Amino acid sequence: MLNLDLSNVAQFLPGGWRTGQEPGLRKAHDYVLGGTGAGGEYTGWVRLPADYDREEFDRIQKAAAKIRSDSKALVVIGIGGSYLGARAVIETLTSNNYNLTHKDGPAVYFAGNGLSADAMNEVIELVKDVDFSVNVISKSGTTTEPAVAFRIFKALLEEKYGKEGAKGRIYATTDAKRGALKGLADKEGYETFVVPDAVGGRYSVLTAVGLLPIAAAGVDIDALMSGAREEMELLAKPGMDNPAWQYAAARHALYDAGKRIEILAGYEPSFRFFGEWWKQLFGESEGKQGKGLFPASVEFTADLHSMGQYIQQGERLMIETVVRFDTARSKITIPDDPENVDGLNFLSGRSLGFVAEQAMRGTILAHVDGGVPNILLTAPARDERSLGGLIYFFEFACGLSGYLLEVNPFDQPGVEAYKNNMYALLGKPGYEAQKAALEKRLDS
Ligand SMILES: O=P(O)(O)OC[C@H]1O[C@](O)(CO)[C@@H](O)[C@@H]1O
Repeated sequence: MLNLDLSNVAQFLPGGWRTGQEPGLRKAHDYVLGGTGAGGEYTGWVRLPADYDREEFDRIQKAAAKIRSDSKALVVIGIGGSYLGARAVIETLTSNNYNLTHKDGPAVYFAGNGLSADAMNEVIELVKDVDFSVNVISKSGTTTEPAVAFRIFKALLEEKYGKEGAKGRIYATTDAKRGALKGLADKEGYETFVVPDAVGGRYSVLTAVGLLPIAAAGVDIDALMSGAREEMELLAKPGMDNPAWQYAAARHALYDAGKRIEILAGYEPSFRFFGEWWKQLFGESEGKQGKGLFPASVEFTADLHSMGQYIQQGERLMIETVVRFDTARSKITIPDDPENVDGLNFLSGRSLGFVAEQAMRGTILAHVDGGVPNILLTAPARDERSLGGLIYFFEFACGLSGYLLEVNPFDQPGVEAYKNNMYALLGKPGYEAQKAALEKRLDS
């Protein structure tokens, strides 16, 4: 079970900050659970850890087993919510060096999450001479980055295995009925998995979107779902002792008190992509109508030697949320050195974990002294259950937070602005007038 420690928040807030938020939270809780608030048609993730499609879950396990047996590499094509969750879970539970350290099963490469030719060519080089499969993931089926990448990797597979052979190596995760990718998958006969209508991209990691690549990397998705389910049951109970209520209340009260940035900090390098997932979750959910805490993430202690300076003494705009894993997976003991030239013998025989724990405790107090409120979230271990719980905790708290902020936590209309300009500049049919207007501005 997760443990939330808010003892370093109260000193930054006026008295009564918790109780003052209770009515808003009660309303937000009902909106999230009942799907009755703005964007309520996208609350399909709320009951997902209990109500998921068992038949599809079995197919995911089977497809993952097939990929593990016939592929040395899996190319996961998707952007935003269609890749960040899978990458976050795979790396957090294995290693940020997964492709170097994994023992069996495929290397996992992510493509279609940008438009860099160099990055794409690198993945092509890495997979072209080994047996590989592709999981293309796009809820809309029309997002440019993954669609372009899929054209390229589909052609590569067809060249290598022929059309028929390629077909058995392409897995498409998309809308059940609509979209260009669904049409293509049906036409070509790919195995398909569904992004449910009621689940938006950034809330989709516990659907086939995340589960297929995660299972292909050898992670126990049953345990991941169990952890999420336990958290779901816990958070369904309304009240100020609900940890998601407390987290949402704290960050909202701090926002009202003038804080503008929330930094998610972890002490495990493997946790870095969880921060990327979390940033999309909160950034797309809350950043609208001129509102919202800007979500940032850091990796400690590495970033204490870069961003640490700003956090300690820069603009007093931020709050810090630290995610800590209670038990380490492995241990390293610091050796004794009879000469003690580095003066570190006071640490001889101590574990590195002990040093890291003191670094974390000291950092929290230093940052609090520097005016940065601290929220500490402890998960039992860096394992499937804890991570399932963490994912659900943040999703639920994000839904509540969005409603406290009086925005729709489930839409992302702002993302269309860049897409429209890009389509116009690329000469997409129907965008002719916009193209001319944009080019005039760019040339002036
Ligand atoms: O799965 P899709 O439809 O390709 O979308 C990918 C991502 O793009 C966005 O829609 C933003 O454009 C995100 O919300 C989403 O996670």
